[in-house]
Amino acid sequence: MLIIGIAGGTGCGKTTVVNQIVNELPENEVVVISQDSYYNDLAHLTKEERNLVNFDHPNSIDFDLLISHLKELRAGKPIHIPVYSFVEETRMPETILKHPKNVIIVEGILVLVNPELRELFDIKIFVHADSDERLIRRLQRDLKERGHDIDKVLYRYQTAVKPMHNQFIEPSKEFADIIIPNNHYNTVAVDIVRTIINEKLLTP
Ligand SMILES: Nc1ncnc2c1ncn2[C@@H]1O[C@H](COP(=O)(O)OP(=O)(O)O)[C@@H](O)[C@H]1O
Ligand SMILES: Nc1ccn([C@@H]2O[C@H](COP(=O)(O)O)[C@@H](O)[C@H]2O)c(=O)n1
Repeated sequence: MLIIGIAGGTGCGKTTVVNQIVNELPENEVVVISQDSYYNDLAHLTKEERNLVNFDHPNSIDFDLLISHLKELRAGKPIHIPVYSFVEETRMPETILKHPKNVIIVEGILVLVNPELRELFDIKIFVHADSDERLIRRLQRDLKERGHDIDKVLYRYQTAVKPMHNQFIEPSKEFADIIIPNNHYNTVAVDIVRTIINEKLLTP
């Protein structure tokens, strides 16, 4: 089994890179886990209280559950991944069943920050895009897909996203084995990662 961690600031293109990698691989060989699924369950807070949470701080993620799930998969056991709603800003009652596969990809802004999680990765990747590029992409995505308005996106960017990026995410780049520049679509880097995975899949 090969476990790959893919980190990088919000909007850098982690999900896009993962999809590009996975699209060309056999479906039954890869399982993708998003750190976003592991935001803490905030069902006990009101919507107004959830609005004040710093979703870019490592404490906002249930790393214990994510780590235990990875260990379960590594032991050949299935897991039930939580479902997170960005609109409700909490966990939903349902879960998604995932079975272990030869390749496991874990993506999220903070996956190289937590030392215990980092230890589980065979390959650590950091996707880089400049902060202005990331902010533009984030704005477009949050307005379209996450039900936020422009004032909320910009307020959160200034008060949580940017300071947490500088304090935690950018410094975690030093743990990466591979850094993918992604100001523009980077098919060469995606091909390289895919080649590494294919080699692993061919090795008994
Ligand atoms: N290299 C790129 N050039 C332009 N737009 C991109 C690029 N990579 C991703 N995007 C777009 O930016 C937005 C955020 O990308 P996404 O992959 O969701 O980032 P992340 O998962 O890191 O937050 C999406 O709308 C995506 O289509
Ligand atoms: N309720 C929430 C929870 C998280 N976020 C933001 O998501 C970002 C991480 O996801 P990416 O897909 O962009 O990597 C993170 O920066 C949080 O601020 C949110 O907006 N609402």
